[in-house]
Amino acid sequence: MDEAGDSTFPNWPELRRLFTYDELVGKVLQGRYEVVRRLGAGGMGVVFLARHVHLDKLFALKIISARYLDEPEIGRRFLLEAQAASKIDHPNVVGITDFGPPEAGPTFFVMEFLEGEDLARTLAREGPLAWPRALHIVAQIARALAAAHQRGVVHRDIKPQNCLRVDRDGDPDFIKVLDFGLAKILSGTNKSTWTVGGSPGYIAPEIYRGGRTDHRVDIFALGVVLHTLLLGRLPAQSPSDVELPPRAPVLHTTDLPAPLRAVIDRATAEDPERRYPSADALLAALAEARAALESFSRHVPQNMSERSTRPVRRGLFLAASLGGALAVAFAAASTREASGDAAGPAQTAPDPLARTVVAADATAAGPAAPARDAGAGGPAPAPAGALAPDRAPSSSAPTPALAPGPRPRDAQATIDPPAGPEDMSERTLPKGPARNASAGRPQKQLAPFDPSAARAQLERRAADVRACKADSSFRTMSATVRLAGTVSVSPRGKATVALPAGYDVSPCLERLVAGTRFRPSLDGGEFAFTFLL
Ligand SMILES: Nc1ncnc2c1ncn2[C@@H]1O[C@H](COP(=O)(O)OP(=O)(O)OP(=O)(O)O)[C@@H](O)[C@H]1O
Repeated sequence: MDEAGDSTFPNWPELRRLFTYDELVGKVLQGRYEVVRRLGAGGMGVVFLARHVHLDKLFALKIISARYLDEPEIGRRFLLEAQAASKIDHPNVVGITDFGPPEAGPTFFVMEFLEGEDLARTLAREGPLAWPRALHIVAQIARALAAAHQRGVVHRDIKPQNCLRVDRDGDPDFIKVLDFGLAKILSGTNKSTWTVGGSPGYIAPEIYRGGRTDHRVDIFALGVVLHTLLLGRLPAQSPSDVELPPRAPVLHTTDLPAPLRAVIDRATAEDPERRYPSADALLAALAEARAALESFSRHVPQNMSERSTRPVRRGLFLAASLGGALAVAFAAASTREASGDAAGPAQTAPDPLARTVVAADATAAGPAAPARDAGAGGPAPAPAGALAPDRAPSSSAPTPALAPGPRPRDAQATIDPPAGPEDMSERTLPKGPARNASAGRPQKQLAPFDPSAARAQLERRAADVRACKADSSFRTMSATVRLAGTVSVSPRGKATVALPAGYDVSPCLERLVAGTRFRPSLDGGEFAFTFLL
């Protein structure tokens, strides 16, 4: 048969021409799967509804995105990940039943067809979920992760969009987790904006750092999901703004009862060692939090967004939160005996409860970050001392730090005023008291170190920072990356910068700072600086 005319399977060249796979509708793939309609598309592929012509049963087909047709290695990894995921075999994990080998056309895999709604859509439609519902959903995802991790499969892209809600056995919130392992496929290639793999906001800090990662990246992401379900927004980063090193997303959790806050804080700890060591441990913590909250359910609003609309209940809410923390602490030491009866009215025992809250909070990650409010859609404003590239870092992120700071007070300098701060070389600088004395000229008093002038000087080198990004592993990341450092300037104006370890852009930034001549000052000093990459 003429290949081009084969109606049962469009061959490779034909698919290249098609580019969007819409022409597949009505065709039969591999003699078995009749493509019914397109269900949607994501970063890795396009999902179609298909009918198995022999079984007369519906399936979902995920076909590798046409943009990877020329990348056999990506196709191979796509298939390998799907094969690994097919072995998880858990009710909360989408079942993968078949594969389309690349030699017979574009790579695809076949999943059970799920009629439902992903959690992102549910959140968009309904807003934040009541805590019993959120815990029920997150517990199922934790079970799915526990099963996957046992088989050595790490999801790496846990987020609401990858969790489908289906109606199963009378439960309208039965969860099926999709896309195990697929995020890994593009990491290390130049094929994705997010070469680190994963989705902004849900990516664990160690993934950004480029170090070793393990199943605890999923624990982190699930903690973020719990936060998002309860409060309807991401705890920290937004898609257009990435902060390095990421700070523990503790900001909005202050709105939550202590048992929930403790779970989120520990799951999203910056240091993986401080997170729950396994999905099973997270599952146990979720059960304990539920038990604690149920003990105080008369006082704890079901939906966290109710809190702000019911100010008169705030006292009770806080008291219940404290009581919940107490119950969590007890649960760790004893068995499931923390009941509403045993716990009693929380607001009558302030001191022990307050101590317990400290203990519960001690499980949280690192020091509390200063208040930021980067909601799911809105980047945080640039901090003072942020060095922005020439272009705006994102459409909506204001970068006031780009405005030049105050000029140094030249009148107080002991040296002849240089042409400009960057032009000052070692030759033009005074070498020390002896040299100054031999100059025989009247010496002016050096001014104290002026951090805002030094910062402004560094801010003028935004283009150099952009060049550093272009030469680093962040080069394909369209989001603005904020890398926080501390610049130390000697009295003679020589500077060094301390940056968090592990970023390949750091040596370039260090050279940039070392190559900037700051104004000499009486004492030298240091200032915090955020490079906007
Ligand atoms: N097994 C399935 N049954 C029914 N619908 C599915 C199934 N798998 C995926 N879908 C739907 O197909 C669409 C595309 O899914 P896909 O996983 O490719 O994209 P995504 O998760 O939104 O993006 P990304 O892969 O970039 O994270 C989504 O609407 C998803 O809900």
